[in-house]
Amino acid sequence: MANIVQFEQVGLRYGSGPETLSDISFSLAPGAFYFVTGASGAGKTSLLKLLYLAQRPSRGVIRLFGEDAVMLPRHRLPGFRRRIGVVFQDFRLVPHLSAYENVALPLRIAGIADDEIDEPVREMLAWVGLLQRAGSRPATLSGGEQQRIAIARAVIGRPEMLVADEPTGNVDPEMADRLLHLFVSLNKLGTTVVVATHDFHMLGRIPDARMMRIDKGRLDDPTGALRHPPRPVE
Ligand SMILES: Nc1ncnc2c1ncn2[C@@H]1O[C@H](COP(=O)(O)OP(=O)(O)OP(=O)(O)O)[C@@H](O)[C@H]1O
Repeated sequence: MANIVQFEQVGLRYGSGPETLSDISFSLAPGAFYFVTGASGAGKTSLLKLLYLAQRPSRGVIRLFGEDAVMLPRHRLPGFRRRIGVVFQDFRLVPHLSAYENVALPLRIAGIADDEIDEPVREMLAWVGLLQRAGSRPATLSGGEQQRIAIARAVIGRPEMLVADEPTGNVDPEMADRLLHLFVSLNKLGTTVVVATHDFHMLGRIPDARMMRIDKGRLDDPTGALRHPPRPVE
């Protein structure tokens, strides 16, 4: 099957500063599991932003789901974004909605009928261990709880691609394992998963995962080939 994502010589510059990402070339196979690693400030979040179309590159080619994502007309962006589940580093929950409604949001946006929403939302809340907090607003949840709601929201619509930025940064090791298991389950259903992480433990948990390591804005293998098995990050 064709690659779900292809980057060719992509560069990203914020404003008039130096390039944050340079000469990034790689492709992602559908249904595979990827880790993006690298030191703080190396450009992991920036790479993910390009992947989920929050940022346009300054140069290069990005193909997503077989189409040119750089030249994509603005009105087609929402349709593309709906195919991608995103776990943001800062969660970005909707503050005036309950945990339940935050998780339900992708289904509501997709036009799923009310009576078909309750069961999957409860199931997902139970998965992340927060069914009893269904009615709580994000501000009343801990950082780790908000992160779990953000993950539930990202996966509930079974996106074609899941992009997660440090998704276990605020939870204990037991919950991190549980969340990782959730990603693996989704991956087994066919979702391509891309996780940026510093977490060594997490890297070792998925033997089939492939790894992209960014070093100062460049993929450390200039051919863009992906490594397996993962090697430790400094
Ligand atoms: N919106 C922005 N405007 C200007 N510079 C930015 C912006 N976002 C990121 N940068 C810069 O780009 C570089 C890479 O940042 P990025 O957040 O992608 O790194 P990271 O690898 O995800 O880091 P961390 O692991 O600390 O989250 C940093 O030098 C950062 O200061």
